[in-house]
Amino acid sequence: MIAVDRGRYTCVLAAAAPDAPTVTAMRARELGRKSVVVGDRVGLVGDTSGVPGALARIVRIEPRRSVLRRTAEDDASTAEGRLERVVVANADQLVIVSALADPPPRTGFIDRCLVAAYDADIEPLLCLTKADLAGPETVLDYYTELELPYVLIRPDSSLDALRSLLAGRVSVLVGHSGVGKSTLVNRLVPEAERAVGTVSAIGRGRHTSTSAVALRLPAVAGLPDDPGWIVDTPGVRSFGLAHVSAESLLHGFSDLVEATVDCPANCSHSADETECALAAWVADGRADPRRLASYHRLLASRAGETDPRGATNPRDEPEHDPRGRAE
Ligand SMILES: Nc1nc2c(ncn2[C@@H]2O[C@H](COP(=O)(O)OP(=O)(O)OP(=O)(O)O)[C@@H](O)[C@H]2O)c(=O)[nH]1
Ligand SMILES: [Zn+2]
Repeated sequence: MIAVDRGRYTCVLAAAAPDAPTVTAMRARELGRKSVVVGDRVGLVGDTSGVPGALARIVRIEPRRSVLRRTAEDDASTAEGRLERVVVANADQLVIVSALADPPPRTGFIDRCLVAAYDADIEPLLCLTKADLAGPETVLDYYTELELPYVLIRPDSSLDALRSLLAGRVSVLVGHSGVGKSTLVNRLVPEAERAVGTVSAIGRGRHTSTSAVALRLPAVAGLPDDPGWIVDTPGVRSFGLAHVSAESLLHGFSDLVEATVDCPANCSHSADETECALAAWVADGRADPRRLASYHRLLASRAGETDPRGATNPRDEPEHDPRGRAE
């Protein structure tokens, strides 16, 4: 399933040619309350011809090999914090799009995405845009210990490196407003605008959609046979992490996790744990203190504390868009 708009699901048949018509479907009653999300592999019955006006029915959702989730907020004790949504099913890669300038990179946002990727069991890829405006050194320095894969994008640069990292996989793109995500999507899939327009037309004339849409990447000479798919997530500005356990949160910080073998039993690893081994780990220069500070901010945010130390870092302010819709 590649797009949904007001109860109408757009599907592509497995192994269909890239130019084959899409199939429009509705949910069958037997699905019960199970939600169908972009990326789901589904069983269809009825008219799957794809001719105008044809309507199929989704009768089955195949088991998902990965599930990318978000909550509206971080704090699970609030109603919003309990509102958990599946953003995309069966993705292989989370492409974190961040500008190097205008707007400046927000490592707090990137750290949050890394946790979401770990929780979803999908690979992260850092996509640094506007490389014509600033160098990547500061951002890359922050992630030295992680060996995070990354690509640099400038307006005139070839996208071959990115395309080869997207080939054969389903990649979800996330990023803040203004980072150049739409520009990138349009460069990767020049027909994207038209494809999205077609989908929206099914939903009675609405042309901008806030739900996720999967776009098939075009075949490019010299690259592998299957160019892959990207999933654009216009309504998802960030990931509330209320659904992520403290344990998974820590695993999003793979540069810190090793230190905690020396923590006392039941250590919460929060900033006020005096015996926590993380402080010594950072003091020994084995991880970046800014990463520990970021981890502590996320922990505090999940506990419902807006700001543990009274100092506000505008780059790492809580980021959520309550209007964002994942489905
Ligand atoms: N200098 C420079 N500007 C860029 C680059 N990519 C995009 N821009 C500009 O950045 C601005 C924002 O780009 P968009 O593609 O609209 O950003 P977006 O992330 O999709 O933001 P929304 O449309 O708000 O979701 C536009 O004015 C683009 O022309 C780049 O690589 N370098
Ligand atoms: Zn600890």
